[in-house]
This record gives sequence, structure tokens and C-alpha cells, in this order.
Amino acid sequence: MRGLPRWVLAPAILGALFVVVPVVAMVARLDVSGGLGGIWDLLTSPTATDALWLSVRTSLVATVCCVLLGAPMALVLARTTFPGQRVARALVLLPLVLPPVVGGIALLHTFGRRGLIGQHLSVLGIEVAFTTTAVVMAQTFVALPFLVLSLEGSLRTHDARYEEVAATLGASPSTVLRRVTLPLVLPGLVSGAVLAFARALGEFGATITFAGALQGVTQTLPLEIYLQRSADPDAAVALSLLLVVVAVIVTAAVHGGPFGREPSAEGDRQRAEGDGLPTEGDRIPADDDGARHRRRVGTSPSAGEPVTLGAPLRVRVRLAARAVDLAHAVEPGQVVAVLGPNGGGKSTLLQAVTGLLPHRPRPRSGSPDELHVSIDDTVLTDTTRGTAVPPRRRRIGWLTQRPLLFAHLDAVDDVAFGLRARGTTRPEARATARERLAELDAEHLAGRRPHELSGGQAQRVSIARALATDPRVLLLDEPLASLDVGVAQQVRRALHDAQRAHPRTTLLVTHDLLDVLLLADRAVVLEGGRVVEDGPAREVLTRPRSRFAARLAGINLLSGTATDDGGLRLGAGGDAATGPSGANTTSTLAAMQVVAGVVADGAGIVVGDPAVAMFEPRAVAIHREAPSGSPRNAFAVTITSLEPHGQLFRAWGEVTGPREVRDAVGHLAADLTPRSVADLRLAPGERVWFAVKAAEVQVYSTR
Ligand SMILES: Nc1ncnc2c1ncn2[C@@H]1O[C@H](COP(=O)(O)OP(=O)(O)OP(=O)(O)O)[C@@H](O)[C@H]1O
Repeated sequence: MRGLPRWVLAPAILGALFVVVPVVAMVARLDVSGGLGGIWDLLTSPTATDALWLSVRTSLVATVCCVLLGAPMALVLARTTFPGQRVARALVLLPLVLPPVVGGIALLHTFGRRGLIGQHLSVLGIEVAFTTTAVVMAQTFVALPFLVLSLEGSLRTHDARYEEVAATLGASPSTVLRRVTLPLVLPGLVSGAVLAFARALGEFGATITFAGALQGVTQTLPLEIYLQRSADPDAAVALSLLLVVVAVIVTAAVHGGPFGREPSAEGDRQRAEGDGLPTEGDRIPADDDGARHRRRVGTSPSAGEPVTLGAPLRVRVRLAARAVDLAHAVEPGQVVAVLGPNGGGKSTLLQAVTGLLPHRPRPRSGSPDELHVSIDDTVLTDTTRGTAVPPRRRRIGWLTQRPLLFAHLDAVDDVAFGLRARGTTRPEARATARERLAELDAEHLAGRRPHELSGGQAQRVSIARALATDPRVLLLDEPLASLDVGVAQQVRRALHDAQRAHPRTTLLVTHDLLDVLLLADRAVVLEGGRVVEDGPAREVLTRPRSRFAARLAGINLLSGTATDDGGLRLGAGGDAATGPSGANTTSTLAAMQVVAGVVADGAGIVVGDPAVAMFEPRAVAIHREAPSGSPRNAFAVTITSLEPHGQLFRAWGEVTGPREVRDAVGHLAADLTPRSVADLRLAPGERVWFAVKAAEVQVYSTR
């Protein structure tokens, strides 16, 4: 009863009694004066056994029909979009709400002797109504929605990215359906089939209307019960009980059996999100793990020199609907960190390379949309020519935040999946998979399914899977974001070593400074769907030009135009102004200038050039009153947050003042000791001054 009010028990018990008492009453009504032998005689009478076997036979055939017709219907409803989909779903589910007798009449008007289709069948000598076939059709009609509903629900709760990953590994749509989709939703399919069987077994109204009640031909158990009700009430009760027993067995099979619980996909997700306790493999001390790893991966190329497996990648994406307009090229074997705020266009860039970006092969004439992706000399997408190579033929490796391991496969089969999809024999694919797992120090995980892996282990298996098919381009979409710090460190090292052994052309979406420092050669910053910064990773972090890169690197960055004394005039455009010799404050127009004591790129700076000024948070002093004295810059700010930062505290302040200043400066960071926080009585919402000496500010051109 944890978390539930006690009064809920009363209606819950009432509801249960409402279902159970009538069944008990029926059992109590059973005449046992003649002993159990009497009941047995009733149940084994020729009419009863005929009816029971007819019911079981027809229900089984109807269930098969439901699976054959319902599974494709559920797939179409869950995995596609088309005009009128809601109406189509409502129509498919109509038999669920329709009185069965109405369904029977509808079937009669379709397949009866004078029905829409039946009249033509009659001409061919085929009669459907009032035959055993009619029983199966009536049962299928009423049971079909149960299968569709159950399977569609199951498909919707499963992440479609499992199928997308399978496609990028080289699997054709049919292979994806057979080897990924159906195994993943098997519990939903089995539940749906069992429910459909149960519904078919109990079907009455449509059957009696469309098929009649002919003993041994169309008289199913429910019909037999109905007919016996007036002739022999005891027999009706005994047969009803039989039906109840079958129904109970069926429901128990659905909810208590092996298919009663959706298995490991969810477990996979939870562990990937880092809430699974690290297991044996992850408890290996990081250094030992790394040393073992390096022995296997770092020295694996025979010639000593790593062999570059990557190919040059060129991407051009212009999509008006997403306000994205960017172009980017990656050298062979280079790792490019793709950075940027939410909505910057990072996923769109990756989707364009995977071929999973929904778009028109040829945009409407006049549309500005354009997509062009090429790897090496192969054009994969070109909307001007209508080229669109499907994901499975692109030879790319795609790694997402979640490992997306297939719940029904163990690690070795999962890693072998892409090779099998490309036609490699099973033993060969498994042997290669074991090698890839060994390179990532995950050989001991070969026999484990996703629910038996910790987040870090699952991600290592996922990396092995992405690398197993020797992709020409690797796409890493925040693969470490959901892991605990320690586990992320191990996986980062695994990626680093794999890259060092075999450099591959890689796009790495990340929000983590460590990823950029340890894994990336270059960094590109996307903001508002545009490339706002592109350069060697270290340069982007040490001399950022975009606010995002500066924030990632923990540096304050102000944008504006270069002034003739090596300072910066805040904001875009405008004439260069001479920096004042005294203090700048944001309360005056002069405050729109920042005096820079150091001009790092002095020779290259032209007055009026777009430029940025940069200073470290530790260079900022916080004052309660406007500071004065040596040349310094002071900004009136409102403290927005205070967070621990190593041994210090980092205070974030939002600059107040004219809009142009706020736009050019945004938020500033200042590092201070816990004692200073206490002395200044600093708290979010407080208005203070951030001051930085001119000598601490670097200005450089961004042209
Ligand atoms: N399916 C979609 N349909 C229409 N617009 C979309 C769709 N997905 C993304 N967008 C838009 O495209 C732009 C770029 O989004 P994208 O997902 O590529 O950004 P992102 O940098 O990956 O962001 P995040 O860091 O939040 O994942 C955003 O303006 C977003 O609203």
C-alpha cells in the first residue's frame, strides 16, 4: 500500500468481487449430486466434445489469420505516417466496439450468397456463409483488433532507433523486420495472439449470425452453451465452467508466462543511463583495464603504423523547415567534435550522413532545400540529382547515447549482426565479432545479453558492433553522455585507443570538454543551424570565437569590434572607439568598451574588425560597489547561480545594462573562494560588480 491511500482498497475489492462472485455462483449452481462422473458425462457428450474441438480448431486458425493480417497492419500503423491514419486506425479497431451481431450481419452482407463478394463466389460454386470457414471469419473479424492493438502498443514503446541502427549496420528492410523488429516485439505479438485466441474462443454473436449453429460444422462451444441453456441448464453450466477454465489458463499464460513481461530493452535503457550498478567488468581498476586494453589495441597494426580506415567526408545541409544551412568537410581519419547549444543542428548533420534524415529526394522547384553527402568519391545523397543511397549501403558506424543493443541477442551475435547482414557466414562473423570484442576488452562479455551488462559494458559492446563492419565514417552521438564519470572515462579511453589503432573519419557530437580534448582533432560549433566556429580542437578551446565554445572551455568571451587601442567595442558594427583610460562601467556608453591589456593577435587586428575579448573566470574580482582605480573593466551583473568548482565556487552573473551590452556579454563566470562567497554574502539574485583588469583580457580578431 506504499504511496496509495487506504480507501482505494474498498472499490478495488468491490471490483474484484464483481468479477469473481458470478463465477463462484455458477460453480455453486453445479449439480454434483450425481458425483463428478455426472459432470464428466456432460462434458464428454458428443455434442459437447464436437463443440469444444470445433471451437479450439477454428480459434487456432482464426489466431493464425489474425497474426498474418494483424502484424502487418500494426507495423504500418506504428511505423509509418500517411494521410488519414487516424481514421484508418479507428476503422481497424471498429470490431472492438461494434456489437458482434452487427459484425455478423456485415459479414453476411459481404460474403453471404447475395453479398457484395459472396454473389461472385457463389457463381464460382464457393459458399462461405454457414460453413466452418464462416466461423473462422467471424472469429477473425472480432479478434483481429486485439492483436493489432497489442502489437502496435508494443511497437510504439520500442525505440525505432534499434531498427535504424540495424539499417546502418547494413541490414535490408526485410532483415531488419525479421531479425530486429519482430524478435524485439515478440512478447507483444504473443500476448496479442493469445488474447485473439481467447476472444475467438468466446465469440458468439457474429458466429451465430454469419455461420449459424450446425452441430460439428458451425456450432462452437459458446453456441452450444446458449442452446443447452434452456434444454439442459446443468450441461450449460458445466460447459460454461469449461470455457472459464480455458480462459483462466489463457490469461495466466499471457500475464504470468515468459511473455508476460517485456524483457530487456527497458533494462538496456536503464543501465545505459547509468543507474545499473557496475558489474565485475567495470570494477577492474581503470589503469589495469587500460593497460590490458592498450596491449591489445594500441599495438595491433602489424606494421606498427596505424592504418587509416576512414575516408574524406563532405556534407552540405540546407533545410528551410529546420532553419539549418551548413557545410562541413572532414579529412580521412580525422575526429571532428561537433559542438553547439540545443537546436544548433548537430543531430541534423549526423542524420544527413546516416541517410535517416526525412527529406524529399528532390525538393520542390524553388525550394531552398539542398542535401549533399559524399564519402570518398561516392555520392550518397544529392537532392539536385535525386541520389539517395539507403542507410544500409553507406558503410557508416553509428553510436548513440543509448547502446541500443538487441535484447534477443548476446553480445557476440549483436556484434556479428552487421557482418551477417552483409552476407558473412555465421562462424566467420562470430569469430570477427570476438576479435572486435577482445580489442575493446569485452571478450568476457561475449555470451551476455543486454540485461546482463552494465552501462559501460553495453556501450563497449556497442562500439565493437559499430566497428565490426569496418565503417568508412563513424558517427558518435554523445556516446558517453549517459554514463557515470568513471565508466565514461573507460569507454572514452576505449574509443581513444580504437581510434589510435585505426584512425577513422569521425563526427563526435558532445557537450563534454574532455571528449574534445582527448578524442578530437578539430572542433566545429553549430549555432542556429550555422557553422559559427571551425578549427583545430585545442585552438577552439583556448582561443574560442563562439560563446558556446568559450563556455565549454570555461572562459568568458565578449564579442564586438576591434578598437584602435587594441580594445573591443561591444556589440556588432559601429565605429571603433578609443578605449578610455579609466574604468569602464556598463552604466555609461563608455562601458560598451572593454580595455584589453594584452593584444594576442595584435599584428592581424584591423580596427573595426569583428573581434572577441577573452578572460578567465579566475581573473574576475567581485565587488559590492562599482570599482575604480587601475585600468579595468567592470560589469554590473545579477548573480544567477553559484556552483562548486573544484576547491572554489563558480559564480555566474547575467550582465545588466543596455541590450547591446547584454547581447555581447551575456553571462559571465567568476571563480572565488568559499570564504569570499561568505564575506560577500553572495547568493543568486544579488546585484554585484564583476571586475577584470585590462592586463587579464586578450582580444583577437574573428574575421
Ligand atoms: N523532426 C524535426 N522536424 C522539424 N524540425 C526539426 C526536427 N528535428 C529537429 N528539428 C529542428 O531542427 C533544428 C536543429 O535541430 P537538431 O536536432 O539538429 O539540433 P541539435 O543541435 O542536435 O540539438 P540537441 O543538442 O538538442 O540534440 C532545430 O531548430 C530543431 O527544432
